[in-house]
Amino acid sequence: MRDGLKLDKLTICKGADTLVSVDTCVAPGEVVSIMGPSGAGKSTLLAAIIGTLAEDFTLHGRVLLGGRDVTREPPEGRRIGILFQDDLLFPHLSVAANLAFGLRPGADRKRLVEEALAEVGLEGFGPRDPATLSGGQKARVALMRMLLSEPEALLLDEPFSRLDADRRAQMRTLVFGRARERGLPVLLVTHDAEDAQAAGGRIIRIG
Ligand SMILES: Nc1ncnc2c1ncn2[C@@H]1O[C@H](COP(=O)(O)OP(=O)(O)OP(=O)(O)O)[C@@H](O)[C@H]1O
Repeated sequence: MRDGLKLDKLTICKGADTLVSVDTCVAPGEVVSIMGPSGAGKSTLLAAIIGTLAEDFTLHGRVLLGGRDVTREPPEGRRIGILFQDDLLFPHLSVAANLAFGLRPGADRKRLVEEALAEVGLEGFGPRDPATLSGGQKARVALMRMLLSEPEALLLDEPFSRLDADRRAQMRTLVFGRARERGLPVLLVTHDAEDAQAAGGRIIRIG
């Protein structure tokens, strides 16, 4: 994607108060960290970008994805992947069915699911019930599910914070590497200076 993710004077207000105002462009393959105190509006900013902002807020400015204005598009029309700290897998679906959930129609489901599992060291886990996975394993499946949906940008809301140091480093390498390979712009909300440093790029401080 050539133009990346542009937040054009994107401003979120609650009544007369401005909660967050950001004016920036995240280039394809670039990871920009968002840091700020609790309650500063980091998660609310991500909600505005994916189109799920609560009605208590008003939004000004624009979100442009690959040069396309998506500000008023419904969330499913935006093709933005998001990963949360406590991302839940669908409990009634197997690991493989969770991974296949976001695949485009006509995709080679079996091959893509197997490749995704192999990529995160979970070969043979396809038939498993997600409840039988560790936290780190669930996080890897959630990450691959997001990537398989072929998003045009990634938003990560503290996705590594429940993982131990080794897993955290592995997940960062995987997700940042994928983003670079595919030229995806990434916004990473984190409280952790190490995450921001590993992202190697700019930090936007809010609040
Ligand atoms: N649906 C909502 N309706 C009204 N106010 C909300 C809503 N969601 C969040 N808020 C308020 O908006 C502010 C920003 O919340 P947000 O969750 O974006 O902060 P944050 O920076 O992500 O915090 P944390 O680091 O603790 O996750 C807070 O004051 C919060 O109480």
